Amino acid sequence: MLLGARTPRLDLATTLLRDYRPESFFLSSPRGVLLADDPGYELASADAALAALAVAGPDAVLVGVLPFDRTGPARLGVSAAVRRAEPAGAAGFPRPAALDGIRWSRGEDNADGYRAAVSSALRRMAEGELDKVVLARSADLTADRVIPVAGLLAALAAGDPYAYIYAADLGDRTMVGASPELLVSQRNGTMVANPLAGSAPRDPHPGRDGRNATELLRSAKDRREHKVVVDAVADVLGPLCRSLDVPAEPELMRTGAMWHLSTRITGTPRDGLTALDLAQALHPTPAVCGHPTTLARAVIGELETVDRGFYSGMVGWTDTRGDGEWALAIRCAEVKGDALRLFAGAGVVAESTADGELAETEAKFGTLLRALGVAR
Ligand SMILES: C=C(O[C@H]1C=CC=C(C(=O)O)[C@@H]1O)C(=O)O
Repeated sequence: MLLGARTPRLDLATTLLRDYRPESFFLSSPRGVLLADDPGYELASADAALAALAVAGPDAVLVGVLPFDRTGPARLGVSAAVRRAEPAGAAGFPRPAALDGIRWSRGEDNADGYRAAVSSALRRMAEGELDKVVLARSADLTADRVIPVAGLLAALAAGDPYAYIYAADLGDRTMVGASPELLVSQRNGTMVANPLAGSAPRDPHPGRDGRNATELLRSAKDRREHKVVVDAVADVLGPLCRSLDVPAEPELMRTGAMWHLSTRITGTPRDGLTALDLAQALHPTPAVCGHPTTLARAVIGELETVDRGFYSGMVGWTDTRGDGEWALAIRCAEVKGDALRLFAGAGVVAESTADGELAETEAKFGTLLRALGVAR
């Protein structure tokens, strides 16, 4: 399935990856690859970007990233210079050599502060009201040279060809990631949302890996954490769709580093809604924030020591027909010169432990660490 129907010519996925430049926007999804050579990123809100798209030519595409904080400035652009390709598929992207030989040192990683924040959140939960809150942390790495962003993007693409692999220019730094989570997509009148929540690490040993997966599928804690997200997503989408199908049971989904509980919700959106409208209505879901949303956001503001910025926001595109894809901007890093900041969060529910959620964030860092060659 292609990203859009108007494309006059298709490039190869590997060509688009090779043509990525620091000023570009790149997104590879299971449905196709998109490269906007230089989208400008001058539009700071979804409304401004949708207004610009409405008066642009038929081939224009709105691309970019929106931050976790809905009131913060976005990095969006509308561009007609967008190239697309079929998904790289099972053949995948070739593993680049660009990161070979780099030596990394790990700096501040907020581990103690993170444990303390989870413990405080658990006390708040015991007092009632708060069902779930996603708490995030960051970890800093320094390379012995300027980090080749295109090489990192290529390594992420080679590691997880079915993920949402993205790179966006944030001005003084670049955001790069491999997200497993589709917030929402719309194509030819069909909407798909694929909330994830509930996680276990992958294990290089096949027996242990299988056990991690089965235990996750059976875990009452993870199923509850997952259901909070599915219910919230279905509540938002219900009034926006003419029909909505919400499977009763979650499935397993895997990335190179993690197992997740996954529910694929499909529907027919009401007329006139763009993919970005749907994404805006959903954001922030309890996969990155919590439940109840307003309380969870306040607890995040109070307890988190990390400035989320664009981490746990959304990344994607929307075209002039309203079709598009928006993924959660997770499993990512911000890169500036020789410095790289990793971000990861984990859903805290009453059954959580501080050590357990810390370990989960560490496992989630694994997506980037594996691409960098720092972890298996
Ligand atoms: C917030 C993140 O993951 C979310 C997506 C999948 C599973 C999650 C979890 O089990 O906590 C999180 O909700 C992250 O990777 O930083």
